[in-house]
Amino acid sequence: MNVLGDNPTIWVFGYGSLLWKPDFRFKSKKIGYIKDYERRFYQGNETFRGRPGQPGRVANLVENKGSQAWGVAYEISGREEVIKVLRNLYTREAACGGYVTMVTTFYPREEPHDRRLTGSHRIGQSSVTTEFQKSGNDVDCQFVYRAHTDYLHGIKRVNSDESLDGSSSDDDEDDSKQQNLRVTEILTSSERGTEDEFTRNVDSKDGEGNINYLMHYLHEFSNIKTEQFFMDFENDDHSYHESLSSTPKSSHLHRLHVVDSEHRPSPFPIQVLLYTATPDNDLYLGPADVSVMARQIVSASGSAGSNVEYVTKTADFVRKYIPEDQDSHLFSLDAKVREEVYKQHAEGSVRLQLGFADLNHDLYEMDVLAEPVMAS
Ligand SMILES: N[C@@H](CCC(=O)N[C@@H](CS)C(=O)NCC(=O)O)C(=O)O
Repeated sequence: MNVLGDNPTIWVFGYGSLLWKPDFRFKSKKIGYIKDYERRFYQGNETFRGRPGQPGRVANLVENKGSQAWGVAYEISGREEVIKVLRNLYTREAACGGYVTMVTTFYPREEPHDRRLTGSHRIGQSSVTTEFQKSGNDVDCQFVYRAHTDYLHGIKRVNSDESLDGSSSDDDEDDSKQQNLRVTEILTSSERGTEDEFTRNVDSKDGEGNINYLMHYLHEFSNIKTEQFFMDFENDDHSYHESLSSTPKSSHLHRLHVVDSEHRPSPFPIQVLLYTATPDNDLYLGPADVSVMARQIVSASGSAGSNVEYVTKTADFVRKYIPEDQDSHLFSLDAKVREEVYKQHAEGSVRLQLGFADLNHDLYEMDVLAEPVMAS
């Protein structure tokens, strides 16, 4: 019996390492929350972030009526992809992590267009980061498309078929929009380039390094109700692209759907799969004083890296992408871990391999390898 159906779609909710390390392909992702749970670091781990006898602490969810746990819901679709992801997560979460599976309701965050929308979507080996910033009556919409051997064909407006070469549709109704949207410039630069070295060249293609396309265009949202932009990306080898949106007409079309906030449909709740740890599993460590937990974390590392990295990258992701998430447990633990790292570094008991000389730099960006210095 084909329980999954021919073309299933599932959504997986991540709130710990799955926030910054979803090691599976996904079609789209949404930031939002689930109700009546909160994130805690009560689950022990003796594989990825700890060792037998010296467990690290990883994220789990505890029930608390009325609270919210924020995170990211990932959309995975297609029979092959869904089976692959379920197998991957069973191994990573259940077999190695002692987690159990749960299904609950996820509430996507509303994304009004006039707020900074920052997100990186992984498309195969490329990624698109979109940022919107309202400036007065205009919205400066920036796409940064980081490509590897991809090149950009151009941007077309779906409802007016206006291509970059200025040929516009004969549909008078769109005239009001024509004046509002003007592509001011399309910039590209090599990965090694700097902002100043941007050149204007849409069809540039560099088979070697990465290419950044930075397109600035301004349009007054007040006159535009719904705008869909397709960006055609073509891989050299026509390999499969993941789509940015839910229903691509073609695997090479990526849709950014931008609507005026007054007309944006409120996002619908989604049933998500998630993995959490309950007190009845052997690895469960449960609550402890934040200093005790911090010391445990600083002294633990496993096959995936230091437990410090796990905590600080989770906190950094939440700070950067989920400002609504005021998780005092996470942030107090993150602060105590950083304090403990510096203290033990000063005492010489923890070796830090810092990516930056500047100690005030964000720990996450320092690729801290806070592993205990083995007693000589
Ligand atoms: N299920 C949580 C926690 C996931 C998690 O941390 N799982 C551990 C398994 S113990 C893991 O995969 N760690 C990989 C790593 O630490 O890099 C989430 O949604 O983020």
